[in-house]
Amino acid sequence: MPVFASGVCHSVCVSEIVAVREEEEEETKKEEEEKSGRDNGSWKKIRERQDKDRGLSFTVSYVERCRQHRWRCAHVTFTCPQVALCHRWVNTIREQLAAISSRPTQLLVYINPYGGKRQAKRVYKQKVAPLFALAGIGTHVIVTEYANHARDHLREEAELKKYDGVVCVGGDGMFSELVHGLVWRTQKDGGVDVNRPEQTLIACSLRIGIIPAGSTDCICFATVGTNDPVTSALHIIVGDSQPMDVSSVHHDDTFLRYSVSLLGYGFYGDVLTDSERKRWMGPARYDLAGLKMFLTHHHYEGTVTYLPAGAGVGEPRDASRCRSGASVDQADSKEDSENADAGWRTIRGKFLAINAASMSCACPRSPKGLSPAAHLADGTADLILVRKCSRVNFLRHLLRHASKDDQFDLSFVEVHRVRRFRFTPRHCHSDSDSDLELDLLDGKRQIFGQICRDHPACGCAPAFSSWNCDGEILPHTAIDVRVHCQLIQLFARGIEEAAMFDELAPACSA
Ligand SMILES: CCCCCCCCCCCCC/C=C/[C@@H](O)[C@H](CO)NC(=O)CCCCCCCCCCCCCCC
Ligand SMILES: Nc1ncnc2c1ncn2[C@@H]1O[C@H](COP(=O)(O)OP(=O)(O)OP(=O)(O)O)[C@@H](O)[C@H]1O
Ligand SMILES: [Ca+2]
Repeated sequence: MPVFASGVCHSVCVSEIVAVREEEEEETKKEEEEKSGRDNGSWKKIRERQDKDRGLSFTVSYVERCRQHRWRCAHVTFTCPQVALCHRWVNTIREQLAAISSRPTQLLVYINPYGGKRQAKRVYKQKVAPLFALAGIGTHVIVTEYANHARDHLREEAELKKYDGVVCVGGDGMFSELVHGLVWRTQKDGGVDVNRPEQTLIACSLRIGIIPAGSTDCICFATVGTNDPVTSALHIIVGDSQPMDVSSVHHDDTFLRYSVSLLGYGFYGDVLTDSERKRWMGPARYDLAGLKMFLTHHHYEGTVTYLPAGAGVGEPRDASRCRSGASVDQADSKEDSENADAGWRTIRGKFLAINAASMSCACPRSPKGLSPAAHLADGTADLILVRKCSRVNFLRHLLRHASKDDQFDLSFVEVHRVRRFRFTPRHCHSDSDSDLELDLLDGKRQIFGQICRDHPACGCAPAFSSWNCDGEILPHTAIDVRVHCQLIQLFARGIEEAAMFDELAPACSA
């Protein structure tokens, strides 16, 4: 839509218009304010201007790109020679916006007041609600009162038909609540038994929006390119869609949880366990727990079996990155994993960390992520095995997450692109070579684990870590994981190529 405003040419893509309004509407608001006695004396001046300009101008609010993948809502005012022309412009733009069926008009919003730096309520009220109002989006807002409030509300109560999407204001844990609520509800409605790992799950139709207000916010960062509430709100308003893989985690025939970002055993499991005791510290808890667990340097023994992803989905060490509209992130890259059962491979060993990343897990701590070439929606996860090594070598691996160097280019690290994997821990107290699979004795497992943790003098390190599943501790260590291709949809478009921003970025104020 190239039009002239004050002699300057502005080209605004209709799909990126947030709202359009006649200036007269603004003046009427002022008039109402005056009548209700809230205005303080500037009225005379406004009145004079109004008489001259009434109905002759309209303002378009639109998406403007700033640096580092940030979006801002910018405004441009156009003046028209005749009132009728002004009306036609406004009505035509409104009609075009209304015709974009992907835009939400009603949203269900959950705010976690205790996530991250505990700013979620303020962030929503000050930065997001005004934008939704400007775009004419109706909202039903629920401030959560306890953990799993949002999940249970979605499972049992929410009238989902009334909404075009659900939004969480919080971190990865809140996002996980929404995923669990929506996936559960969708499977229940479709008669799917979620306890069977082999079941094909039904994709969720409602999109999820994330307004970042947590501690890691890696799902927002890896799907938008930045953790910024205004940018995320604008992606919701323009009705973006980004499909995403979801991994289901089972223990035998019992469903445990879904994972969208990281499933981590060893280092990241221990970091999470330790950091949960330090929740009062906010996001810094992870750094302190990370340092502590780096110094502790525990390794864990076990067996990993996995089903390689096969051809057509690239490799974890490709130089390419998952970017907006990337061709690999299409449903046609799905492979029937059931036909590939013969391809299972097994690795036994002692590991500092076993990480499965269904997407890059990029976040401010590591802008390229745990697995930089992982894709959001290709039906695979990257399985990263960090074998027992010296502290110095592990530090080299960790440091590479925050530099340009390849964190996988180390002799003790291997990475495989997989569709499924299983893990079984090995008992620390078995002095024979037999693999005692501890999931048979879950109660004893926990007691032994605790003894080892509490009394390292027994000569062996703790036998078991825990799985960090998107920031939640799993109750079992023996797990069976399967990636479900594009099970959910987000209000996002993937990370746009940097060129989009570098060329266009104006001096946006923060
Ligand atoms: C020295 C710099 C090393 C930098 C290494 C940074 C690697 C960071 C990789 C982050 C990956 C995040 C994956 C996402 C997981 C989320 O589903 C989950 C829920 O939000 N977040 C975490 O579990 C939160 C996980 C947070 C983990 C933080 C680990 C910090 C390690 C610090 C090691 C310090 C060693 C210093 C030695 C002098
Ligand atoms: N009202 C509440 N009271 C207590 N806990 C809550 C409440 N609402 C949600 N939660 C829980 O708080 C946990 C953490 O929330 P959230 O993910 O928003 O922040 P975070 O853990 O700081 O960030 P991140 O997950 O990005 O690291 C979630 O597991 C969620 O289930
Ligand atoms: Ca993936």
